[in-house]
Amino acid sequence: MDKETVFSVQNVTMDFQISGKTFFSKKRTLRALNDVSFDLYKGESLAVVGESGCGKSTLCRIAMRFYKPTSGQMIYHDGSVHSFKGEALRTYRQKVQMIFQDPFSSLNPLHSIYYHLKRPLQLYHKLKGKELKEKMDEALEMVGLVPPEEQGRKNPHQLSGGQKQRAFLARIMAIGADIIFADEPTSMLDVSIRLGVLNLMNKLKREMGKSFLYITHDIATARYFSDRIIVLYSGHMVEWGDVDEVVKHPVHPYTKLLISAAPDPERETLAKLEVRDDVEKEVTMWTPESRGCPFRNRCPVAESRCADDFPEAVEVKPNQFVRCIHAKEWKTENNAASEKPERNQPVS
Ligand SMILES: Nc1ncnc2c1ncn2[C@@H]1O[C@H](COP(=O)(O)OP(=O)(O)OP(=O)(O)O)[C@@H](O)[C@H]1O
Repeated sequence: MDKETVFSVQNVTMDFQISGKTFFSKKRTLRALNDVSFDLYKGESLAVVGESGCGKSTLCRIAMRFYKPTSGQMIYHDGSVHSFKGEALRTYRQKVQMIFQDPFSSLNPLHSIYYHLKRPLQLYHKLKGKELKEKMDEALEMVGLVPPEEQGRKNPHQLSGGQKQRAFLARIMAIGADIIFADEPTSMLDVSIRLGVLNLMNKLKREMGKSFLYITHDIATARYFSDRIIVLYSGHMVEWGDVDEVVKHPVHPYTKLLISAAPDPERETLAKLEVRDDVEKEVTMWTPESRGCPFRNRCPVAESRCADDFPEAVEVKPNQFVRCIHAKEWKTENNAASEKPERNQPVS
C-alpha cells in the first residue's frame, strides 16, 4: 500500500546571522540547515537524530513558523507553510502541533489541567456543557490520566514530569492535531517514566494515525519509537532510511560513530569506531561558503576529495540512503555479498 505523505520538507536551508567573537568583529553567517528534504507519512514516526547543534530544533521552529527558511519550503496539504493566511493558517495551527522538551514550562502553572483542555475544545470544536466535559475526560483517559475528574482539577505543579507530558499530549489531542513535532519530549524525564510517554505516543500513532517527527539525540529511543530515521550532521542529512536497517547496518562514518557511542547489548560485534584524534573534534561551523563533507575533519576514512563537494545521495539498500564518497563502494560490496549463492544452493 502506498504511504500517504502528510508533510514535506523541500530543500530547506536556514542561515542565521551571528555576532563575531569580539564587539568589533563583523557579523558572520551560520548555516544551521543545508538543503534538507524529506516526507513525513501518515501514522509514522520519523526520528531526526544528531548531536547538539546539528539543527534538529531549527527544523521544528521552521515548521512552527517561528523562522522562515532562507530557501526551500515546507508543504502541508499542497500549500507552502509560510504562505498560509486566514483560514488556512488557522487550520495549520490546529493540525500541526509541537511538544517540547521541558514539561515544566509547557503548561500554565496558574490554571488547572481541565482549563488547558477546555480552551481548545471550545475554540476549535465549539463544544460546551456536558459534551465539553465528556470530551475533556475522554482526552485525559486516552493519555492515562485517571481518574479524569481528579486529574483534571489538578494544577500542573501537582503532576509529575511524565504526567505533565501526558496532560500536554491530551491538550494536543483535544486541539485535534494530526502531525506532532516532538522535540526531545522525554529527555527531561526519569528513565522509568520515559517508556510510558513513548508508549503513549506509539498508541496515538498506531491507533489514531497521528504522525510524529521525533527529534532526539538518543538512538535507543529513536529505534524504539520510530519507523524511519534521519541522521543530521552540522545541518546536513548524511544518512536516512528504515530505522532498523540504519541502526543495525549503519554506513556513514558519522552514523557508525553515533551508534557505537550508544550502549546496546545486541550489537557486541560492531567494531568500535573512533574519531580521528589528530584533528579538531568540535563540529566545524558551517557557512554558505563552506564546501565538501561537513564530517571530514572528524572522519576516520576521509580523503582529500571529501573537501570538494558534499556527495550525492546513494541508495545503498532499498530505503537506506547515504551521502559519503564511500557509499558507492559499500553498495557494490554489499550487492556482491548478497548475490553470492549460498553453499549447496542450486543456482537457477
Ligand atoms: N536564533 C538563532 N540565532 C543564531 N543561531 C542560531 C539560532 N537558533 C539556532 N542557532 C544555531 O543553529 C545551530 C543549530 O541549532 P539547533 O538548536 O537547531 O540545534 P539542535 O540540534 O537542536 O541542538 P540541541 O540538541 O542542543 O538543542 C546551532 O549552531 C545554533 O547555535
